[in-house]
Amino acid sequence: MATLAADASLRQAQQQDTDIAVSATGVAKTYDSRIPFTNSVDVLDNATLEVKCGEIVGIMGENGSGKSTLMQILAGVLEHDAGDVTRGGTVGWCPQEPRLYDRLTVDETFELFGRAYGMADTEIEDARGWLTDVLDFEKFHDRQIRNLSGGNRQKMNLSVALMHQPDLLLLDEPYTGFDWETFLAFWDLTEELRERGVGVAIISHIINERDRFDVIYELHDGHLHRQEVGEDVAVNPAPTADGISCERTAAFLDRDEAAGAGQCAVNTEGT
Ligand SMILES: Nc1ncnc2c1ncn2[C@@H]1O[C@H](COP(=O)(O)OP(=O)(O)OP(=O)(O)O)[C@@H](O)[C@H]1O
Repeated sequence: MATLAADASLRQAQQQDTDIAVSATGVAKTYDSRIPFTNSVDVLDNATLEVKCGEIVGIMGENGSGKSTLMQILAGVLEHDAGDVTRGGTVGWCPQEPRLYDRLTVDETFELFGRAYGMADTEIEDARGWLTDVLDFEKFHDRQIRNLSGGNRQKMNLSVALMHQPDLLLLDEPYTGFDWETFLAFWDLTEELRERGVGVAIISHIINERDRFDVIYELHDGHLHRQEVGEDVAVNPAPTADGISCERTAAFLDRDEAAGAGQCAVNTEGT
């Protein structure tokens, strides 16, 4: 009987583990100054956050509060000084600054990143067709990145983060330069990914979007303050409502490392 109870509790614990796309506990980060007589920058102090599979989480906070730093740590591309970060599967990360290759065309960019992710040719082609259709930039397929408009470059950047269908999506102000139709298409796509079990974290400055999130973390003085959406909590400090304008790009983690940790159940049917 005791064994059955222990088995049940183990199964429950394992079930709970597989629900987590990423968790961060007690994370601290200071940028040390390499220049004499200049100060180091304390950014994160005991920051704790959780993104479940099938959840859309917003990360807000004033300029310079440390949102991009936190997201880089969650993505695994920046070292942290203290605390733990656990990822439940593969990661797609859209950093704030563009990291694409200007001389490659859209098609070549899909091919380059697809191969880096270890995707088969047919998977790359399917992803290219899916994302250029949903984000409406298929007619630029043979245009070099440097000759794309800012909004279309942003679509490419977002596509690179999405194309390998990661279990966790980390988006740092992902809709820079999007027109209204693309902005709505972005949110339709995000909802679709949520339904498939992807955990999504989005850095956003747009206060009107708050209802689109399941949970919002407000970053202030290095700490994360969690708010369930619907809670009547004053936002402190007030986010800057800078409209639909931001920046973003795409990169990828070491696929083997991320794939080895894969646990989220992602339904990829129909893509
Ligand atoms: N590589 C670095 N070296 C030193 N300081 C840095 C570095 N990167 C960021 N910082 C500093 O860390 C703090 C947090 O920066 P971060 O980019 O994470 O903020 P943010 O909340 O994303 O800002 P924004 O809303 O303007 O994009 C800022 O004071 C910034 O100047």
